[in-house]
Amino acid sequence: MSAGLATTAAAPRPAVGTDVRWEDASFAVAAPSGLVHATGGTPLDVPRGHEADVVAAVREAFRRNGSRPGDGSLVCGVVPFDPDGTAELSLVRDIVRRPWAPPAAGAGRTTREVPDDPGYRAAVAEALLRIGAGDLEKVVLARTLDTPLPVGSTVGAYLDRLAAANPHGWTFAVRTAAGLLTGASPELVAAVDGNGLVSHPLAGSRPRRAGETGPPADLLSSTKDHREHALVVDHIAERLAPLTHGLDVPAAPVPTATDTMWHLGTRITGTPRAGVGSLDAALRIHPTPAVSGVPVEAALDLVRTLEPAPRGNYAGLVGWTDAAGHGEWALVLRCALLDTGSGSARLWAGAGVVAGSTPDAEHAETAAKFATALAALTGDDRPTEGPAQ
Ligand SMILES: C=C(O[C@@H]1C=C(C(=O)O)C=C[C@H]1O)C(=O)O
Repeated sequence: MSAGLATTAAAPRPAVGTDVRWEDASFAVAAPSGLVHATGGTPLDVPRGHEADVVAAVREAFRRNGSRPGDGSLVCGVVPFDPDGTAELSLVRDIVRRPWAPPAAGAGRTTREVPDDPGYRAAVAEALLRIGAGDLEKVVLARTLDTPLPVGSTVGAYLDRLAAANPHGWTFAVRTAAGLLTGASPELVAAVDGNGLVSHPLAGSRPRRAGETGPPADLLSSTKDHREHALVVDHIAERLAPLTHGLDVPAAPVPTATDTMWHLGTRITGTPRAGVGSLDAALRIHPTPAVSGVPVEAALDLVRTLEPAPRGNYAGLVGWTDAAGHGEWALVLRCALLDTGSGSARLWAGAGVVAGSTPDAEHAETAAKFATALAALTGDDRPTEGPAQ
């Protein structure tokens, strides 16, 4: 038997509630809008790439199943970062949906992981040269951190801690080909319900210091971060305009907090045109410049060149849609891919590089972003690295 969260003898606590457990889910998202917990499901045969084909595959799955809006069936899963990749989506019928409130956070033990990654700083420096040469305006560069799973805890307890520390986000656990993909995303790419469409991009960030209740003044006054943010909002507004009526794009961002970060955020709303569902909108935007860059194609090329390995589902989409198109798709961020066989977790974190960025600040930003999953894995109440002292 290997060490790790899923293999300990500790009795699993009820995780997302007394009726369902994280451990039993093929897909689960706990968010302010409620809990979606599914077991089992039929994988969709989704063609690689091409947003229209993905949407068609989802429609076909609903059609074959005889699904009707309101009958409770959902398609859920993940869409990878790379537009040429293959989405892992399933039609699920065994679903629990209900309101959800985060469990109380528990105390735990402390461990520390500090990656020494001069290579990341070098990649940021290379990206700055490319930006300076006029090849592109922004690129988001990510790095990974492998850490052993702590012994003596359970997947359910970890996800409870993650959800408790991130009550305003989307805490997810999805069984994928590569392992159990978990995380607490702060970023909504697209949601559609009876009230309309919402997209809430985040870009321009600072680590959040322990106990800090208001955003740092240097984020609010940073022209670099506001420019970085505007690049994302402009792109999303342009992509959503043909899909919506009356798109409302606030002129200025509002600071948004996670457990470890401050972000500039803009809540974009509109009324979807007939036939436009949450997945149509999310795929039209994906991969947003919040996780790729501007122009998107140039940024994707640079990401493929400068990052050592493909991102897989990191910076992809996680979410669900019903047959009417109502659903929510968040970015796969602040995530950990659990390999309970080897007893290890892989974490990803990235940061947007624009003119004026520095390798040190971007490295510190990624360290702070790792802290969301690390703190929940190790049971720390507060992250042990990242936010400046
Ligand atoms: C890329 C990540 O986060 C994204 C990048 C941000 C930024 O560069 O300011 C902010 C939020 C996310 O859109 C990540 O968490 O790994």
